[in-house]
Amino acid sequence: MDTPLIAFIGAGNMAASIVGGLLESGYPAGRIRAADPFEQSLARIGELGPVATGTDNNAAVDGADVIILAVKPQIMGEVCQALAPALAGSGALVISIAAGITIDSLRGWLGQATPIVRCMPNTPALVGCGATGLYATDDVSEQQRAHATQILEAVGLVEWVGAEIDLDAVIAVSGSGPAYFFLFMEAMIEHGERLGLDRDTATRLAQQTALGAARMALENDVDVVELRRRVTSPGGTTQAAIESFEAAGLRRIVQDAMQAAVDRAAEMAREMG
Ligand SMILES: NC(=O)C1=CN([C@@H]2O[C@H](COP(=O)(O)OP(=O)(O)OC[C@H]3O[C@@H](n4cnc5c(N)ncnc54)[C@H](OP(=O)(O)O)[C@@H]3O)[C@@H](O)[C@H]2O)C=CC1
Ligand SMILES: O=C(O)[C@@H]1CCC=N1
Repeated sequence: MDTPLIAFIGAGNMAASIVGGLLESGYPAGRIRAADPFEQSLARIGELGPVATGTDNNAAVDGADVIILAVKPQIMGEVCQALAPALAGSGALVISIAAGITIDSLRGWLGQATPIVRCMPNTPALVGCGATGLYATDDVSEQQRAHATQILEAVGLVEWVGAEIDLDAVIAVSGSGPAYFFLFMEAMIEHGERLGLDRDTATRLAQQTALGAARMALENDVDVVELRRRVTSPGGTTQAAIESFEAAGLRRIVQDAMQAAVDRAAEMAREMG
């Protein structure tokens, strides 16, 4: 596999996660550029490895094979319109990681002939445990799809979806998902403290439990319902806790939260498209 020259436009949290993961996987720093007006973001990316950084988006995309648009959805239109002349006719693949920005909008700003992959990664990319859903239009070549797979696979799991709308479901499951688990851990740590543990001990126990549960779910050929049953001794402590969750409507709470993420993605597409 060749090593496409990648230009990140926007060097914030998500770009840093992907760059960090790419470097960790052995991707050559000399094939990565990052542009951002915020010097502090560039410095943070620079600390990850010797990637080329600068404040000029047009300079960053010059000669690049893959452009990764990693700015906030709110400024995507402005950023794309400013890049359009530099990208016109270049044939470079544009990968957008923005939530709620449709391919129609991106083409409207960048030009109808631009090959575009829309994807939804997540921040665990930073530790090589990302999960990314991708969607490409028909005019994206096989080699460009392979480049998108190569880049995102360097930082974790890659799942191509068959329709652009499926990316909203990906947002609800894995794009926003890390925050759900962090919130759950936060609540466990807080209450562990109230129950008498010191914060560091409660934190270490919650962290290791999350890791252990995730690894069991991944590495066992047993579904999560059965894994849960195996922790739940009849009449024991886990049963008491699970019954409390169910009585409080945990499944509905999760469903409502995921639907709120999907609804917000649709709303963002209307507001920013
Ligand atoms: N965070 C996450 O978990 C995920 C985020 N995403 C998507 O990734 C994208 C980026 O999110 P995130 O990394 O969290 O956001 P950040 O705000 O951390 O990063 C965006 C970066 O873009 C910079 N920027 C602002 N204006 C420009 C410009 N004109 N040209 C180049 N860079 C510019 C910002 O600088 P400044 O701070 O100075 O404005 C900032 O450093 C969003 O579209 C989001 O939807 C997708 C999946 C997961
Ligand atoms: O919260 C957001 O809008 C972005 C997209 C998914 C995760 N973070």
